Amino acid sequence: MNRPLALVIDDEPDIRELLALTLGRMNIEAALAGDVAEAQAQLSEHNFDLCLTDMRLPDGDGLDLVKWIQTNSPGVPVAVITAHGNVETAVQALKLGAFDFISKPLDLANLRNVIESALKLGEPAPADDNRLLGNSTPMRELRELIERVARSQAPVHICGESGTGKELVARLIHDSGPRADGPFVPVNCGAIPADLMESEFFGHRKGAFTGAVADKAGLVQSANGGTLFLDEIADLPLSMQVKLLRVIQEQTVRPVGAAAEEQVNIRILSATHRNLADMVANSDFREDLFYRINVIELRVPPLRERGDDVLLLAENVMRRLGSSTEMLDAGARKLLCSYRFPGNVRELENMLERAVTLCVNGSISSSDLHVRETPRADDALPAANSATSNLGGHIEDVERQAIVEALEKTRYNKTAAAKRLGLSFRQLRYRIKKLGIE
Ligand SMILES: Nc1ncnc2c1ncn2[C@@H]1O[C@H](COP(=O)(O)OP(=O)(O)OP(=O)(O)O)[C@@H](O)[C@H]1O
Repeated sequence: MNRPLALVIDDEPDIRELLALTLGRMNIEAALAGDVAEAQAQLSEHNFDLCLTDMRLPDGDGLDLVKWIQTNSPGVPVAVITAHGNVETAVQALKLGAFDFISKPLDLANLRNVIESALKLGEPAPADDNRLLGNSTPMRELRELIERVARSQAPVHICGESGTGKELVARLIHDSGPRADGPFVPVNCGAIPADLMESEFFGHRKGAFTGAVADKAGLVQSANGGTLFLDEIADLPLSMQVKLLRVIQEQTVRPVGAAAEEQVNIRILSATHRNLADMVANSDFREDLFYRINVIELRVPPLRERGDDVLLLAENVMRRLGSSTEMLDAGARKLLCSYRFPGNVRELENMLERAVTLCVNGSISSSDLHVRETPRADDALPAANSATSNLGGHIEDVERQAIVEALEKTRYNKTAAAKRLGLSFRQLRYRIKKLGIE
């Protein structure tokens, strides 16, 4: 088998040497470049398995090179070498598609880990592309982002309404990245009773408390070498938030009743349907933890923003149920395309399951779908002429709709929504309360 080939870009000969030496010890061949132009020339000529680049180069910067690679050599994993403590640049590089970063001064053990992860990225991923269905622009963009963030080790926070597929996205990130062979451990933070939380997360030693009859590993330890997915992270009590922050920062855990800490190697993904930024503003969520888990944020769009994807998803659900979309008559299809789906894909699945089970003559009409709510807001605006009889009610409806829309467009960030509406934050808060908007 050929030796893997890496490209090292740094204008300092000493660092190039050191990197080449480290790679050589790992049986990886290294090509060297001193600036962006040379790097681009080499990338155009050879197929590299990995690329390590410094940030400051004589004829440009590493971020531009990361961007260039995403377009011109998209399969090549690239890691950037950043000045010590320059978190901002590192995060920018990750967002542009770098899979990881290494801080100066170079720590050789860390460097080796990064290189090993990069090489694993080249191995064929077991992920099945069809799992996150949808051809709409937001879904295509989401899939592209998943591919990019999967390569990195950075924490990703997945936000989006209930039932949009956040857990599915987390699984895809895990399956498409270098930890795919490691465990994926999903945890519903809202489902663990507060008094058991510490021992569930971190494990315990025999005799640590009544009922601890044997040593038990925690969820964090069972995710070692893989991914810990913290679903509904907003439900973590503040006391656990502090402890989790420590795990993320130090990559160590201490089981309840244990004297020593244990080292772990985990990637953290998290999700919630709530607005964490608002929770931070209200002191319900720790700001330091928020910044730690939210290095990269992925938004899973609600089903109503995915256009015709609803029919594609419906087809998939029907097939899974052993039926076909041909059962849906024209009225039912039309309703699926216009309905708001507050419960998103999960609601679609439940709705079709019920309709297939209960339908009598092999055909499903719109009334068999038992839609709970009015169609999408844009179709549901009350007609102006009907308003004359109840002007106050009409104005409230229009106001409510404008506020809900602004909130949705700003991902429920009240400050941004208020700005959009030309209201002060207080005015918006008052109106939300008055109109009973949840
Ligand atoms: N694009 C998609 N393609 C295929 N299935 C999807 C897609 N989006 C969501 N689903 C399905 O919808 C259901 C709900 O998804 P999931 O549980 O991941 O949602 P969630 O956002 O994590 O929900 P909650 O916030 O309630 O935990 C699952 O059965 C999932 O497989």
